Formats: sequence, structure tokens, C-alpha cells
Amino acid sequence: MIKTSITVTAKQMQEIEERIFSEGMPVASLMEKAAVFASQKITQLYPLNLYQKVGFIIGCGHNGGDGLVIARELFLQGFQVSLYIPLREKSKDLTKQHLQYAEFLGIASVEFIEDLSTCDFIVDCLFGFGLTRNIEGKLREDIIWLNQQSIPVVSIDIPSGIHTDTGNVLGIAVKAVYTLCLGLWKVGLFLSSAVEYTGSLHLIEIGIPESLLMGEGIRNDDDEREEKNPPLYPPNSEERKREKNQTENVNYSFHCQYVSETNPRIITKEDVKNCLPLPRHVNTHKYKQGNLLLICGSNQYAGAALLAGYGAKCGGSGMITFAVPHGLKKTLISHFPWALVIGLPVKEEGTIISLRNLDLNKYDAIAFGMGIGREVSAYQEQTLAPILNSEVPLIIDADGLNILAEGRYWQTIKQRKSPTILTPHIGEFKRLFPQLNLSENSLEVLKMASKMTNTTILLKGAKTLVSEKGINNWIVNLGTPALARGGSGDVLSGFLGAVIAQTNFNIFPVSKVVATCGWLHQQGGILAAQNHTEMGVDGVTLSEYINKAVVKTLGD
Ligand SMILES: NC(=O)C1=CN([C@@H]2O[C@H](COP(=O)(O)OP(=O)(O)OC[C@H]3O[C@@H](n4cnc5c(N)ncnc54)[C@H](O)[C@@H]3O)[C@@H](O)[C@H]2O)[C@@H](O)CC1
Ligand SMILES: [K+]
Repeated sequence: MIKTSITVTAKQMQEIEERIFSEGMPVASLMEKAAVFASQKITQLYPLNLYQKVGFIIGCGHNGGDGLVIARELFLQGFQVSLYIPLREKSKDLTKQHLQYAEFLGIASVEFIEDLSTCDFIVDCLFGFGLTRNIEGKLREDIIWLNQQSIPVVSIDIPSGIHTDTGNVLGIAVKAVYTLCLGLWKVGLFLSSAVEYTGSLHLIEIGIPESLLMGEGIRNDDDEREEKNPPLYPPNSEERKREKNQTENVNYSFHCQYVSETNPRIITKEDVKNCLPLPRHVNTHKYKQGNLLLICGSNQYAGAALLAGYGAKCGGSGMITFAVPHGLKKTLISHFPWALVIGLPVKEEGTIISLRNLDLNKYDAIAFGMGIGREVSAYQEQTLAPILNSEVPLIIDADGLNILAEGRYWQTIKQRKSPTILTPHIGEFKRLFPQLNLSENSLEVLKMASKMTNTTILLKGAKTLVSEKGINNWIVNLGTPALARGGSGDVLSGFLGAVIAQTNFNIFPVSKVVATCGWLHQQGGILAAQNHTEMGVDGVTLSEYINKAVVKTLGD
């Protein structure tokens, strides 16, 4: 269902609702529907037998109107309801009407927010997508007070104070335990500045017709599934490489009158299942299952090469070759007896100084940079330059990104015909693109960066974002702080490399496969933390759980 995966801006949501209203749906009916469904969710989360006293913070717009309908429903079910209505005089007509009826029913209003201090939970209906300017004055004080209480807060549509499009905090914002988003996901909910405010996210289905969201060019999962097992090619055939690896702005997103094709989609479990290189063709062999080259490690950071190897192991590629400092060869072989290990020359400090005469084009994917050390930068002409000139899908991570940040190779990258995937965390992103201000609007900045560099960027953070050339954009709506640990990124790069090596980009857009890997990486972290706590998720454990995440996802 496209409704559960698309994200919208405030303007797009307004336009969609305007259309629904212009086609005959009364505004009050849509509000009633949204709020009644939201009230049902609230009573599931806070059943009356356990939670009797509920407070509402009611704004002047339709978010406040929703709040009054929810308050009415809960009151009629027997909850003790108190309303705090700081902007009463400015209320919109529909909100006023619901207020009048609430008062008729005898629902209590309180004068100060502090009067809600004895509530079992509070419902935040101060502002929704109509918030346009910073929250100031008394309202600001109210939200500061609210955030200091230990009373759980449920935000309706979006935590009041969060910008619907950028996720930025407009002065101050409510910290919710749950956010019940109405109808369609508001994009700001998934952006890093909003993450600590939203709590657990739930989408409330309000019956927005799918026909309004569909349009020409939608590629649905069934199309993809049919094409998933294309004819098998002889190994290393030039024809296969050309077909498989070169993508010319393939755009698999939807075209809809109201939602831009560049709006990010939430990667779903179904997307993930569909993008995995499974099931394997019965007549396959190792060179048809992806030939991955990992160029990684230094004497100082040998562990990064190992962790990339563990990540690659769970990505299932048919052949894995490590190109590492020759001093690491024995260690690598002892961990990965099934892999080929090529020793490369190093300088005294233990960093790779040349790729010797590696035939890079014979691989199906290359992952470069994990633990290579910053000193490798001095040898970039012998290391990074030939890699960028290869005609192979390429993943660049860690110190590989730090070399890129020196800025000499953007032109070469832009001209690459095969996919280039960058996997920075926020600090690396800022070093790569010092001219861009990530905190202003992280999504738009990411889109801009991937567009101007002709790359796919996976931006690591509390929520992972993926943008391919600014066109195909994805949000990974899963995350765990258990992965905030050295080595998690190396595992991801290896895993990505192994999956990318098996992917035919004529069938799946790079961005979707990258988001799939990001999703499984997080899901692996979540499952690992469930069994080992957030303290117990080291890189090796994580890699085991990525495989468990694959098994669980396929079984669900
Ligand atoms: N469009 C619709 O009819 C529907 C909207 N729904 C609800 O309506 C919400 C959007 O309603 P609105 O467009 O009325 O917007 P809001 O309820 O978010 O509030 C907008 C009001 O707040 C005022 N305002 C904005 N920033 C302010 C600030 N910093 N300080 C003080 N006042 C400020 C505006 O002047 C306006 O009066 C959604 O989030 C959702 O909860 C749902 O009921 C479903 C139907
Ligand atoms: K709200």
C-alpha cells in the first residue's frame, strides 16, 4: 500500500485535503474520522482500567479541533478529561464548534497547564502541520513545563513545535512518547532533528483515496518480482557488466499530482524482501552470485577490515576478495577461509600505498575505505584514482570519504557510469560538503549533495536517509542507539558491498537496494540488542544478527 510508505510536506497534505474537500467530503467529517480513529488508538495505548485522568492541550487550529473530538470520545467512554486551551480566543470556526459541544457535555477546562500535573497522560493537540513560526512567550513556557514532567504525552499528527517539512524545532517542541500521524506520514517526523521528540510513530489511516496518490510510472512490487530472475549470463561477460551496472537516472518513484516524485518513501518490509538477492537461481554458481572486492584495513585498523568481512559474509556474495596490507593477510585468512586475500604494499605507517596490478573491472562491486587510515591520502593517485576510474559499482566509506573530502575527485565521480555509493555519518558528510548546511534541512541538503555528485548517499544517523542523485529517496524508519559503536559502519559497508555485487540495477534502483541494506543493518542491531542489550552489540555480534534479521524478515 503506497499510503503507508509515502511521506508528504505540509503543503502537499493541504493540497490533498483540499481536493478531498472540493470533491464533496465535508471538512468536519474528515476531522471526525481522523480523531475517532486516533482516539481508538489512544485507548489501546492507555486503557481506561489503567489510566483514568487525561489532559488535553488544545490549539486554535484544526489540530486543536482533532483534540476536542478525541477529548469528547474519551470523555464519553468514562475518562476524566481536562482541557487546557491557551489560544481559545483565536480558535477557528470548526474548533470553536467542538469546544462549544465539549462545554455542553461538561468537559472541564483548566486555566493553567500546571493544572494537568495529576493527569495519567496528556494529549498534545496544540499545533499540527499549520505551525509556521516559532513558538514563543507563554506557550513556550507551557511546553518547557510539559517536557519537565514525567507524564507521558501523545502528540496528534506531529509533536507541536516540529516543522512538518524539515523536522526542525520551531523554538521549542513537545517531547512525545507516541506520535499518531494522521493520514499520510509527514516527512519531518523522520528527520534527525525530530527524532528525540516523536517517540514511537503510528500512522492513523483516515481513508485518503489511493487513487489520489497513484499516477503513471508506478512500478509496483509485482512487476519487480516477475523480472527478478533475469536470464543468467556467462561470468565476466562484458555485455553483462554493461547491462547490469550502468544506470541512467532510473526513476522508480511514483508520479502523482500531489506528491513529488522526489519525496522520500519509507522502505517497508515488503520492499526489503523484494530487493534481496533471493531466492537464488537453481542453476547459479559463485561468479554469478556476485564477485566482491573489499579494499580495506591498515596495520592500525585491522579490525575494520575484519568487520567489513563479517558484514560481507552475511551479504551472501558468491566470491569475496580482500585487498589489504600484506601484513594482515594471515589474520584475514584465519577469519575467512572461504575468501581470497591479496596482500598490498604498505608504507612504514602500515597504510596501503598501491593497488599493484589489481584488475578492478573483473569484480561486480568494490567497497573501499574501511580502516585504510588517513595516511593513505598521500597515495591517492595509486589507490583511490584507479578505483574511481573502474567501471564497477563502488561503495566508499570511512577514510575513503576523508580522501574524497579533499575535493580533487568530484569531477571523476560525476562522470562515473557505474553507481557510486557514499556512506557518511553526519561528521563525514559535513567534511565532504562543507558548503552545505545539514542542520537547515537535512533531507533537501542530502538530495542536493547526491544530485550534484551523481552518487547515492546513505546518511547514517538516528534515522538513515538515502538519496540517489536527488531523485530516488528513502527513509529507514528503524534505528537503534546500540549501533552507535565503532565498527558498525564497517559491517554495513561490507554487507552493502556483498548485496550490491549481486544486484542487477536494471531491475532495482540503487537507492532501494542501499535502503534495504540500511534497514537490515538496523533491524539486525535491534534484534541483537533485544538479546544482548544495547551494550552488547559489537560488530561481530551485529553481523550475526543481520543474518537473523534476513531470516526473520523473510518469515514474517
Ligand atoms: N485540513 C483538515 O481539514 C484536516 C486537518 N486535520 C488536522 O488539522 C491540522 C492542521 O490544521 P491547521 O491548518 O488549522 O493548523 P494547526 O492546527 O497546526 O494550527 C494553525 C493555527 O495556529 C496558528 N499558529 C501557527 N503558528 C503559530 C505560533 N507559532 N504561535 C501561535 N499560533 C500559531 C495559525 O495562525 C493557525 O491559526 C493537522 O495537523 C491535523 O491535525 C485533521 O483534522 C484532518 C482534516
Ligand atoms: K500536535
